[in-house]
Amino acid sequence: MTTAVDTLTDALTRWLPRQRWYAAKDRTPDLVHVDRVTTLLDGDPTLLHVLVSVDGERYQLLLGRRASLPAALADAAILDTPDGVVYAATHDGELMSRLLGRLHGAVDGPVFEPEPGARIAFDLPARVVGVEQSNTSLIFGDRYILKLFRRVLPGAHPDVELHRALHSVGARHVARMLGTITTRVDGVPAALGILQEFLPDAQDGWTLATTDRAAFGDEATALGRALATVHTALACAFGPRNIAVNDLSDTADRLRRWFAALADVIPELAPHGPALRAAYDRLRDARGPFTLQRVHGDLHLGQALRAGGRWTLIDFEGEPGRPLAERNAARHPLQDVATMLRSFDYAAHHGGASDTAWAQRMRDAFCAGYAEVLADPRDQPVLLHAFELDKAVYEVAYERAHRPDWVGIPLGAITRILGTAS
Ligand SMILES: Nc1ncnc2c1ncn2[C@@H]1O[C@H](COP(=O)(O)OP(=O)(O)O)[C@@H](O)[C@H]1O
Ligand SMILES: O=P(O)(O)O[C@H]1O[C@H](CO)[C@@H](O[C@H]2O[C@H](CO)[C@@H](O)[C@H](O)[C@H]2O)[C@H](O)[C@H]1O
Repeated sequence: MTTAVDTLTDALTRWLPRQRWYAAKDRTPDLVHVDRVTTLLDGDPTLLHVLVSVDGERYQLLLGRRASLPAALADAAILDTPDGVVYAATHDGELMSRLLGRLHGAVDGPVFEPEPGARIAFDLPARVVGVEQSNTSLIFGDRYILKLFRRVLPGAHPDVELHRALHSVGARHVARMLGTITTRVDGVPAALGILQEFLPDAQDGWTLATTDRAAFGDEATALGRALATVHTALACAFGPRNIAVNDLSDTADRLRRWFAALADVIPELAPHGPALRAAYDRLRDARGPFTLQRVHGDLHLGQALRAGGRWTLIDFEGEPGRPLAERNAARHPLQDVATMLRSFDYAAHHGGASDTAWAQRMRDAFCAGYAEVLADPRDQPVLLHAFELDKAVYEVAYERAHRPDWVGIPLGAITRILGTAS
């Protein structure tokens, strides 16, 4: 492909802010540097794997080029360079169906490796998942789903590490892991993607809860049971790395630090400082023993799929807005419970509604399901309040960056939770 790296760099500077997965999309990047281009297919069509640094953060891209563009290519997918049109190849089904079979052999390039015992069929028809989220996912022949991590971070990737560990203990309520795409950056291994079994006809919890709130009660109980089952499996899989503590003062300190960092840049948070710090201090005073362990880390209704009469939890990546070391750390498991409770609040306020009674019923139903397997989360109100507040603080930052119209949901929750916590 003849596109020179500097014309690609200019085009990317204009194109990146238009991509949903680009974290700082509210502004044009200052410094874009193309770090590595691996040619996966040469000629017509051409398929390139590109590592690019944007203001110091590394991302991966798949770029395509052909004599005639694929039909119905979204405007946002097109990168107009002076050397011709290049496009986000994830929107080109034919190119993507050839992707997995091309990921081998390039020195330092991306490599696909099946998990032990997994037999992968290549060249299946491919399509991109409609909704772009933090990452980009591709479905192959309704059999596999490949998530391409947009941010490339050296070191152990929680989605890969946790799915592999859960698989090793035969965990239920998770999708089978089939393979990974990895590479080396700066001499360190980095995960680029995870291939898993695709659950056809799955409906995610957010869609189910917001389409028919009335019918969701039993589902919430089953979801609570599923989470407690996954927590049990994670505790078992990472047993030697679980941490017994007598108090949660380190956790309280971490929540305080996180709030302080965000309150410096988000003026709406500052007035809540004293009450939030008091809630985190109550967490510090709670007496254990407690066990910290690996957890999901970003559980919400969109991360739970209902398929084949059961819940499957997906996306064990942790919150994309937090550093990898934090996301890989042992946590109190009620953190996952609290983030799901936040999700019921979101669903209750979705589309201008304000059904807080429904959110309360779902909280009770979910906690009751969890309590069928592990201790009842409602017996730890101080922990739940602190973790819900921490998540709501994160959500304020998330919504400001991605969906400013939604920022009222977490801000309203902070006020409400603080009003009931004292
Ligand atoms: N195993 C699966 N089977 C069916 N659909 C899935 C599966 N895993 C993910 N999905 C779908 O793909 C979407 C994106 O997956 P997710 O892991 O949440 O990616 P992201 O990190 O981009 O949010 C999900 O919302 C879900 O609809
Ligand atoms: O799914 P991701 O891993 O990309 O998670 C991020 O995006 C989520 C939104 O898609 C965000 O979740 C927030 O909004 C949800 C409704 O869309 C709601 O159910 C969640 O409770 C709320 O936190 C998540 O925080 C963010 O990390």
